[in-house]
Amino acid sequence: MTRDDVLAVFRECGAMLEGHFILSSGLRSPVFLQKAKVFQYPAQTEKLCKALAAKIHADGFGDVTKVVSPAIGGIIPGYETARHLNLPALYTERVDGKFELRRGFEIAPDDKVIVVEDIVSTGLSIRECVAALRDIGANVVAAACLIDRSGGEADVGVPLVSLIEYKVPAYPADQLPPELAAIPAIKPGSRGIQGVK
Ligand SMILES: O=P(O)(O)OC[C@H]1O[C@H](OP(=O)(O)OP(=O)(O)O)[C@H](O)[C@@H]1O
Ligand SMILES: O=C(O)c1cc(=O)[nH]c(=O)[nH]1
Ligand SMILES: [Mg+2]
Repeated sequence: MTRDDVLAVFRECGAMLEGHFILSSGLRSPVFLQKAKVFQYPAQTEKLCKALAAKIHADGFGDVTKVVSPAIGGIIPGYETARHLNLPALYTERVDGKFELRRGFEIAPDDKVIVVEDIVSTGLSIRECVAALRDIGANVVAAACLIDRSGGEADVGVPLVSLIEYKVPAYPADQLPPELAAIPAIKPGSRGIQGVK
């Protein structure tokens, strides 16, 4: 898939949002890629993740043995990419804000893990996921995402395979351009929202 093909899928699914968004990192942006609107369509998700799996092979990580994704956004693309790599798909989820591998998922010392994420902005979520996996002894060799909106600038601590790069502006909350400050901010993602008690 070309860069234009990938962006066209996001546009056609209504996933390219404009407004004032609070990102997972706390940064603010006039653009939000609402991947969930793409992932509601299995055929579109398959196309993107099949292409990502091919890129993971092409970039030299075809010998990975497990896919792990940071919940919630990473779960569907992680599963679908794993399907095309013929690998198990696991995920980490936040417990009191910190990623943990739960649900009986196991990673062996000889497993080579790739973290598959939906969108990268600052790379913070991948770094947190990698740290949680390394804490339990996992060998994380790479990460992958559908869209890297840092345009290749984010450092996730391991090599990053992105299906495409798409640079989008993001600002600290106290440095907003006036046109953004004029719009009420919304936070679409799951980091920091209250869970079930
Ligand atoms: O590179 P970063 O700066 O970490 O930003 C990208 C992260 O933000 C989103 O997750 P979010 O925490 O908003 O929740 P979600 O997974 O439920 O969408 C997205 O799924 C990535 O995990
Ligand atoms: O940085 C984020 O939180 C983020 C940006 C984006 O465009 N899409 C998304 O799901 N998360
Ligand atoms: Mg996420």
